[in-house]
Amino acid sequence: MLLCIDCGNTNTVFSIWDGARFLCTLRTSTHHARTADAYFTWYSTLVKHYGIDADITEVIISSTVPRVVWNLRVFADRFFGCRPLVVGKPECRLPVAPRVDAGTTVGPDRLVNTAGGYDRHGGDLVIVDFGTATTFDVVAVDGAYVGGVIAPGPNLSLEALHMGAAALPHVDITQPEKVIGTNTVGCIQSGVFWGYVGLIHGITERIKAEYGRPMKVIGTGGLAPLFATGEVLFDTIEDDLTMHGLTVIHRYNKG
Ligand SMILES: Nc1ncnc2c1ncn2[C@@H]1O[C@H](COP(=O)(O)OP(=O)(O)OP(=O)(O)O)[C@@H](O)[C@H]1O
Ligand SMILES: CC(C)(CO)[C@@H](O)C(=O)NCCC(=O)O
Ligand SMILES: [K+]
Repeated sequence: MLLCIDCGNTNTVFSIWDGARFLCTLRTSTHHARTADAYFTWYSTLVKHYGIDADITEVIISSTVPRVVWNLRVFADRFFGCRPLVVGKPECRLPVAPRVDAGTTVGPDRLVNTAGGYDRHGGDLVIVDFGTATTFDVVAVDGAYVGGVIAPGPNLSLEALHMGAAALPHVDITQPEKVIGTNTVGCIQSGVFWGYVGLIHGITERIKAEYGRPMKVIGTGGLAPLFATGEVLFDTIEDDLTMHGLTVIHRYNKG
């Protein structure tokens, strides 16, 4: 079985792929100092809790945090006796090479989303991923990542307001009833929620106009469903797109 690992700047997600479906999805916060032994203690406890009988023989990793990769390599080697595929490393081939400025490194999560989106939908896509950052990935007709947009994520924006303004509390994101807030929390929620609705709508429309062909818009990441209410911003929402992309890249490399 294949263990897929997606390390974001905030959260790290493990998912076990049995060749047909994901048996479970485990989530922890991302910490570069977490050791291979600590990963295994956490992993084996949860796998046992869910009653999963998983014989992991292969591991694939996508990490936006370079420093965590070393401990995850030790984890794969020590507990599963395998050398993981690491997206973005030269030995991990991509189905289609990205077309970006020379010398540019594309985030591995964006390359993985590209592969997963193209496998499911074909090309001419905008993939909007709500992680620590909100990214827009443009996938061409041949499946190449050809660029996109990086904006601060909703939670990061809320955190920045709290950190930068003495009188503003930490607020959790939610869809406010009204646009005109009548208290501080309501005003902040409105600014970030409706601000993001405008950002998603405005950027996807501008991408489509610049791209010049019909495009499908796919939402993914933890906060995508929050923005699925009301205004139609996405053609589809797929919360497992990154994990699916990892299985696609693994299959491509292993034949
Ligand atoms: N309604 C909600 N309100 C607040 N947070 C939410 C809500 N729904 C999901 N989340 C948060 O979304 C996050 C899951 O998003 P995801 O894993 O895509 O990105 P992330 O972990 O924030 O970023 P990264 O992938 O960059 O580490 C979780 O941390 C979860 O707490
Ligand atoms: C933009 C993030 C932080 C989103 O997770 C990640 O994809 C990343 O670190 N990217 C590197 C730069 C780029 O993708 O162009
Ligand atoms: K993510």
